[in-house]
Parts: sequence; structure tokens; C-alpha cells
Amino acid sequence: MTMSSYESLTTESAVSLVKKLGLFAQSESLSCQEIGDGNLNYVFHIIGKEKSVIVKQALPYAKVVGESWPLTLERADIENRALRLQGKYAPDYTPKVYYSDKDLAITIMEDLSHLEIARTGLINGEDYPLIAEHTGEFIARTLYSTSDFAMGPQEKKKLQNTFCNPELCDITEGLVFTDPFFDADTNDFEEGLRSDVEKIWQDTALKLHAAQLKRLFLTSGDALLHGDLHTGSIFASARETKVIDPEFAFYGPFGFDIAHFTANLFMNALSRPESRREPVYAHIATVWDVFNREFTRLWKEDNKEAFARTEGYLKWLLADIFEQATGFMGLEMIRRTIGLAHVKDLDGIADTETRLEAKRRSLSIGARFVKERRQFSTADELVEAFKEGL
Ligand SMILES: Nc1ncnc2c1ncn2[C@@H]1O[C@H](COP(=O)(O)OP(=O)(O)O)[C@@H](O)[C@H]1O
Ligand SMILES: CSC[C@H]1O[C@H](OP(=O)(O)O)[C@H](O)[C@@H]1O
Repeated sequence: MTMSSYESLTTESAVSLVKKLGLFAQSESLSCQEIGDGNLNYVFHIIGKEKSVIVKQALPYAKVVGESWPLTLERADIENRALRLQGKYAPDYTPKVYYSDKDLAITIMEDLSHLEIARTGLINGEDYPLIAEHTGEFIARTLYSTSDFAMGPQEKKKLQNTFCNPELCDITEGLVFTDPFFDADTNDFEEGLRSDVEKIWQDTALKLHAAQLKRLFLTSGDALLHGDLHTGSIFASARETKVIDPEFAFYGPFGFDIAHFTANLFMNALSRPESRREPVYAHIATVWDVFNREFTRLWKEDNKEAFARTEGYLKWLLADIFEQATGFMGLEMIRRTIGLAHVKDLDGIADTETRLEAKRRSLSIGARFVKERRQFSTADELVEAFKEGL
């Protein structure tokens, strides 16, 4: 359904819109605040007497940089369609979508303000006992259900065609896979890290691995990914988990989403005192256990692939996903430390020497995960390697 051509919303026009759509009575007094703290979009929080909604609107440029970085409004439609599919396959972990308008580039969805953005909670010492179990189920279900195995190649290719997302993929290809390995303008790092960063730029072995992983991202079309599944894209409480913000969704490699979730957990661990790291390590083991278990369950329950029961195929695939994810994880740790988009877990460490040391660890452990990804086969081994790197 389309209301009008694009105009950027204000708190007043957002309120008029939700009333015009019949989501609230014309006479109701509503409060509205723009609460977006992400890099790209406006997020309006509208509260009435008995209910509240979120109106998310894409801007024709990247908010974090400004109008000099134009960005397609199509991303709002991608996000809306990805949310609806994720809601189909993982309803417990996805906000409900009430309305969307492609021309206005908006999605109106469930207000999740009773939960907390997991990155913020984790920084403040929350552990969220179920977050890894829920996120593992979310990733396995959304990925498996949109893959060749569940859909069959014809249906999958038709869906794949509708999730091309070239401009948002270009951001990831640049910011995650390329720029941190060169002296690129987008990079942003503390001067105290310069010698560590220059070592990365000169590390031809690391660059070759980054190139191989980039190629995997460019060419694999395993499943519909969330595409940006860091801890800032997850709302959580002790009991609930909801995954938001899939505007980077596209058909990519199976290992990408779980890699970003675990990389952001490792960076959170770097920001914690040693005595508070165990719950985060446990999440890394759990998300992998649950992903493998749920992917295997779905594989056995419903599989259109003739080779599905061929001995060794599933085992090989899960090992392959683990290997690629280990590499993607290392790249995410590197780019969040020296690239354009940082994480508060590391930037928020107040003491300069402690912060620089944590960032150096993020770079060296990240590089090890990238280069040695073929040598790891369990999450416990990743955690051990992380501890060795401290
Ligand atoms: N469904 C929601 N309920 C409550 N708050 C939300 C919701 N979606 C987004 N927000 C708030 O808006 C912020 C930015 O949203 P996000 O989707 O991550 O935007 P961006 O695409 O710009 O990164 C979130 O960190 C959260 O505080
Ligand atoms: C110019 S976009 C940079 C960065 O921002 C995105 O994250 P989010 O929208 O959740 O803030 C994504 O990770 C991009 O790489």
C-alpha cells in the first residue's frame, strides 16, 4: 500500500501518518520522539494511551556521514520484506510488522522498548541467559528455510532475485572486507594504533585471506542473511530476544550472520574484566551448539536435496560453515576496531592504555581467526585461542 511520494518525516508528520493509517484515533494525544542511534535511519517512537509503535524511515543518504553519501531508499523495502520472512520462519525472535510503504521508505513495527539493545546491556554487565540459544535458533531457522535445501533451487532463485541489495552489499564489501586492509579514507583509528594498523596494511598473507573471504561473500548465495547481525541489532531481556534491522539482507554465505554475532560477543569480552568473561564465552559455545542442532533438525525434517542423506554431506557442510564463519568473525573484529563503524564496547573503555590494549587484542585475535580459520573446528577452540591472545 502506498500513501504518497517520499518526504522525510518529522515527529509531527509521523504522528499524522499513524493517525491517517488508523493505527490510532484522530483525537488521541500521542507523544513522538526520534530515537534512532544507528548509522543509517530515522526511528520514531510513538506512544499513545494504550499502545505504542515504531516508525522507521530510511533517508536518501547514510545518516552517519550525511548527504555526501547518497544511499538507496530501496533498503527500507528490503528491510520490510526481510522482517516479514524472518517473522514467518522465526516469529518468536522477530518484531511484528504492522505496515510498510515502499515510496515513503517506512516500516511501522512492534515497539520493543520493554527490551534493551543487547550491546548496551552487555556493556553494562547484563548476561542475557537465553540470548545465544535464541539467536542460534533465529539464524538456523531463517537461513535453512531460505536455502536450496528447504526451498528447492527454483523457488530459492526466485526469492534470491528479489533480495539483490547491491548498494548495502557495497557498504559491507568496502567497510568490512576491503578498506581496513588499505590506507582508505573511510578508516578511523586512534593514533596510538597506527603501527598496528600499518602492520595490517603490510601483511600480504592476511590480505590474501581477506581477499578469499571477500570472494566468498561476493559469490555465495546460500541463504537469505540478516546481513548485519551484531549485538546492536538485537533487543533482549532475561527471557526474550528479538532481532531487528535486516536492511543489509541478501543471499550470501551461511557463515556470515553467526560470525558477526560471535565477533561482537568477543569484542564485548575484551571490554569486561576477566572475572566477568565466562558468560560471554558460554554464549559463543551455545550459539554454535544451537545453530548446529537446529540446522540438523531442519535438514532431517524437510530437505529437497537428493544428496541430503549421503553420508558425510551434512557433517562436511557444518564444518565448512564453521570455517568460513571463523574467518568472517576475524574480519568483523578488525573492521570494528579500525574501520568506519566502531563498537561502543571498545570505544567506551575510558582509560586510554586499557582501551588501546583491548583494541590491539581485537586486531591480533581477529587476524589469527582470519589466517588460521581452517585450524579451528569447535567454538571451545575459538575461546581457547581468544584467551591465548589476551
Ligand atoms: N522495534 C523497535 N522498538 C523499539 N526501539 C527500536 C525498534 N527498532 C529500532 N529501535 C531503536 O532505534 C535504534 C536504531 O534502530 P536500527 O534499526 O538499528 O537503525 P539503523 O538501521 O539506523 O541502524 C535502535 O538501537 C533502538 O534504540
Ligand atoms: C555507513 S554504515 C556503517 C555500518 O553501519 C551499519 O550498522 P547499523 O546500521 O546497525 O548501525 C553496518 O554495520 C555498516 O557497516
